[in-house]
Amino acid sequence: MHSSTDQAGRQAPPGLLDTVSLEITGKDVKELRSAAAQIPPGTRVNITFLGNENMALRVEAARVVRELGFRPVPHVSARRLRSQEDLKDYLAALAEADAVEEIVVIGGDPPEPEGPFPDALSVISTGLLGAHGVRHVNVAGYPEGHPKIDDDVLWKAVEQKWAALREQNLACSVTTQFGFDTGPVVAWIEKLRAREINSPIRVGVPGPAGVQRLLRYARRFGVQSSASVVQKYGLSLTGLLGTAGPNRFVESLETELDTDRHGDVSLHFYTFGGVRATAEWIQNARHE
Ligand SMILES: NC(=O)C1=CN([C@@H]2O[C@H](COP(=O)(O)OP(=O)(O)OC[C@H]3O[C@@H](n4cnc5c(N)ncnc54)[C@H](O)[C@@H]3O)[C@@H](O)[C@H]2O)C=CC1
Ligand SMILES: Nc1nc(=O)c2c([nH]1)NC[C@@H]1CN(c3ccc(C(=O)N[C@@H](CCC(=O)O)C(=O)O)cc3)CN21
Repeated sequence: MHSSTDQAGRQAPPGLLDTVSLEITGKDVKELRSAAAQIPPGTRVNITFLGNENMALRVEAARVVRELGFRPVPHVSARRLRSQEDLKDYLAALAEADAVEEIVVIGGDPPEPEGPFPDALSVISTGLLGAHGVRHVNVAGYPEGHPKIDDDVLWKAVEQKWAALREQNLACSVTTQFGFDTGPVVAWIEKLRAREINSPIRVGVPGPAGVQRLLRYARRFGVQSSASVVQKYGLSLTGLLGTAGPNRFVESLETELDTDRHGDVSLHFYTFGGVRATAEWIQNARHE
């Protein structure tokens, strides 16, 4: 899977697999440590903001990610913050752990906000991010839409977040929800570019994992997993005990993307409890 010019003279993206990012939860740090030698130094490692993990665990995970020579990208979930103090304390603790330079700001799943921040924009608009040393903010993208949020609301939110970050001189990237089908991803990238949002895009993809686990997460997050989609991906519904990696997804994306039209696009791996398996999959895919 190397970048090359194909017969049509189309420039495939240089190394969709060259600079990938990973996503872990606070609990995955132990496995990250033991798999560290298989992950290139400087790799971005996102730390998901789960409802069942606390601030201390997230901050400690970010600290370890930095210690291991990677770039921590901690998540801030707007709707899970109880107060402005909560946000300040979290940012200050991340700064202390040398883990505040790049973050993700996300709305979050609680149906009602647990504090004063209903969405990512309200966190960005506090001005607290830059003041605590944040330089780069990732926002979410949904190539297949979101089960609870209308498409026009999502697009407006991306535009507003992008504009607010520019105004504050903060760099912006867009990280997408994982999926099994490249069709909606490419179409969505084209819509984003048509809005003249030229930020780097990290396309979310699951690391190799058991079929049942992947389908469970897909259902939980409203990700398309129809029979035809999962078949194309290489998931066998009859072999529920099997494991599936994103081989075909990545190959399709490499064929369908064109740097001139689609800009800076890389891959973001949701490891779903399989940090080592994901690191090994990436290593192997790079050498194919
Ligand atoms: N892609 C990912 O990896 C993750 C996604 N999420 C999802 O983030 C969603 C939205 O976050 P962003 O894209 O950052 O949007 P956002 O924070 O920019 O908000 C966009 C619009 O959607 C509304 N909204 C946000 N969360 C909502 C919710 N849970 N229920 C109903 N309306 C909501 C907001 O009020 C706003 O109008 C959350 O609902 C959650 O499903 C959460 C964690 C990780
Ligand atoms: N709408 C939405 N909300 C999210 O919270 C979310 C997404 N989308 N998209 C994908 C990311 C990645 N997410 C996750 C969520 C849970 C684990 C996880 O490891 N959870 C369990 C592990 C065991 C299990 O699944 O049985 C845990 O220990 O909490 C990993 C990534 C959450 N994320």
